[in-house]
Amino acid sequence: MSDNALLGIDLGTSGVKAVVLAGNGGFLGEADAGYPVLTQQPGWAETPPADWWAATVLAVRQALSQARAGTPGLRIGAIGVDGQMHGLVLTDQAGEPVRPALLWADQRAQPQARRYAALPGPTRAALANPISPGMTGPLLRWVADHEPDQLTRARWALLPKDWIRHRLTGVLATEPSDASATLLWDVPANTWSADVLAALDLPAHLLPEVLDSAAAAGTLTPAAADELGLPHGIPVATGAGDTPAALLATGLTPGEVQLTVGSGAQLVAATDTATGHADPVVHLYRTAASHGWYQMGAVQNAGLALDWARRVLNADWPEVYAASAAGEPGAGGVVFVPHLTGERTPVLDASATASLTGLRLSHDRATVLQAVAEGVAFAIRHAADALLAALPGPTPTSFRLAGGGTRDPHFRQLLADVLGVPLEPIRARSASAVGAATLAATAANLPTPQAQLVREAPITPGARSEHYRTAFTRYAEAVHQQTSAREQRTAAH
Ligand SMILES: Nc1ncnc2c1ncn2[C@@H]1O[C@H](COP(=O)(O)OP(=O)(O)O)[C@@H](O)[C@H]1O
Ligand SMILES: O=C(CO)[C@@H](O)[C@H](O)COP(=O)(O)O
Repeated sequence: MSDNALLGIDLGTSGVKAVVLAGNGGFLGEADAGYPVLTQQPGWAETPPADWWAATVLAVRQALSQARAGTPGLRIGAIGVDGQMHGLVLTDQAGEPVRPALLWADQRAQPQARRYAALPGPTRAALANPISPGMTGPLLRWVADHEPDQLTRARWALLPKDWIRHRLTGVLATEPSDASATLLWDVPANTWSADVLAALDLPAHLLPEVLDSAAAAGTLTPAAADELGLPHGIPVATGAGDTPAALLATGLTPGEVQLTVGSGAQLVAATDTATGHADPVVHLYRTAASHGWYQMGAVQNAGLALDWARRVLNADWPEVYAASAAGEPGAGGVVFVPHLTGERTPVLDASATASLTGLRLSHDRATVLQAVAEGVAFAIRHAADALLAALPGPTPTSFRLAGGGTRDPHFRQLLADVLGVPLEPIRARSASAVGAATLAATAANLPTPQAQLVREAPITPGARSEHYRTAFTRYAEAVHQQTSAREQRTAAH
């Protein structure tokens, strides 16, 4: 018999992860279920929310059955949800999607993102973030420009995890950690930006009420309870974005850096202050705690690029990861720049594209796979350098490591070698799901689970590290050349 276990649901870009935690923080069940990111047209990235829900039901049922097998009489005391950030889920009055969800990796809203350049200085500074087309604001403007009928049908503009929580509770709401990442939010003032909504001519009534991340937003409806195999009436927390949920789980404090690798990768440092900046290189978002913010370098193409290579080269995951350690560092001079969905930190250009250069007749499939794995690690290093340059105080001497993209030992070692710092992996399928369970506990007035997030032995940079330095320089030069070529083409038009 277990009193008040907690269910955490993490809605990732490639799949949903469900975790059942005992009141003492022990893991009772963990499961995941995937769905595709659809690219109907070049630059588009969508998922029908119905796919998210179907996967949520599968993952939750599987995690519960695992937990029940080990803990007869299991009782879930509260539920929390977190999810991929940014993006846009447009729904009708009843919360039914009027079109597939547009995701953070979507590049179509570049003209709409450029409209942010015309914002008055103080309004732009209050956004405190780089402008990227996969954020909710530019995407909403794109729908207004290209699908006005859908906008007319829409009653709510939601974030991904807020749609899932609505399916659980019927409650339409959001919270600051996700709302701050929409480009519709005044970060220092901690509220929706009426100025941005007015300047972009966006309907403010589409935005939901903002609750605290750890507030009890509602309770599990009978319909959702039936589908999940749970009793109805269980309290459900408002939730958080996936990155802030992971920070909550690991308790990152100022001075520390955490690297999470999933479809994208995030390098994150906590901060106690939020200062508006009109032209920042790194992101600044609200945490899911009652105070605080975090700075973030965001890599669009991490697991997303590895998965792309896996599919087009018909490889399996062990083969992709083994390739990262197979040849001499530098993949025989082959350089893969993974900007398949444009790139955020430090390139900040959604029109950037991927490239594979330096190929010779002697190179084979394994060389290409190695170059892809290295290219992703170099993109993470590129973002890490930008984040570290923006941080006050001394450079951290190690990074924490989390995310489904860090489970392979070869790839972990490649990351440590390329980053040149020890990495401390957290042993959990999803730190974000643990963060969601932590919010659930607070929402239901249950003790915070001291989740047994075991830190594994640090992975230290090895003998190959020195060689990757040269290869990274070649990578950064390739990115620089591509950026210059794009700028010249733009200037010529
Ligand atoms: N079977 C597997 N073995 C090893 N790594 C995998 C496997 N499946 C997926 N991955 C890696 O994990 C990433 C997904 O991690 P995850 O944290 O679940 O991401 P997300 O939250 O974006 O859904 C994939 O992009 C890939 O890099
Ligand atoms: O892009 C960001 C943060 O800016 C991520 O939070 C995305 O939401 C993707 O998360 P994963 O699905 O890769 O975990």
